[in-house]
Amino acid sequence: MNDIVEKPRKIYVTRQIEFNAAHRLFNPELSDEENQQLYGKCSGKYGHGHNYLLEITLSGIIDRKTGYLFDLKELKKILEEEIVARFDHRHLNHEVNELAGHVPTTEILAVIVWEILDSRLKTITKQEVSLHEVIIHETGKNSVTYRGE
Ligand SMILES: Nc1nc2c(c(=O)[nH]1)N=C([C@H](O)[C@H](O)COP(=O)(O)OP(=O)(O)OP(=O)(O)O)CN2
Ligand SMILES: [Zn+2]
Repeated sequence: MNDIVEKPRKIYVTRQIEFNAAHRLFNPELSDEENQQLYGKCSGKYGHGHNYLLEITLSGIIDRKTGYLFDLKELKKILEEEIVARFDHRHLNHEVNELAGHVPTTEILAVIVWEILDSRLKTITKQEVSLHEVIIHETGKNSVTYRGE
């Protein structure tokens, strides 16, 4: 039985969060016609909205004392502070500093979410835990995965 926590085992925990946001796929370095050709209806002048669903996965070794890799209540709090507070009910082209100068595609969003969470987790002294994966579902059919590479 003790073998369960005595042997260092790599394990993964995942927490989902949601936020709603508006965006417009538009590259200001291109003409209106080029944007229309590239992004179609997603480049519409007034933007459109999504209910984003994120899956954030941490990896590391189970703590012998707690039996946790990382307390999911604590992860929930971090995600509310770092992600929901920053992105929920925002217009991604205009209201999020980290996205300034970028076309707010799901790929760009996934990398920015990674950078934000990776920095925050590095302030926590539990070195056995690291960010493993960020998945963002932009629609029920479209999703992007980033693993920090
Ligand atoms: N590689 C990417 N392609 C697209 C992205 C993206 O972020 N990365 N984003 C979009 C748009 O944001 C768009 O709003 C997605 O819309 P759409 O493809 O129409 O979404 P659905 O899956 O819900 O559409 P169906 O019409 O039901 O297929 C576009 N491309
Ligand atoms: Zn969109």
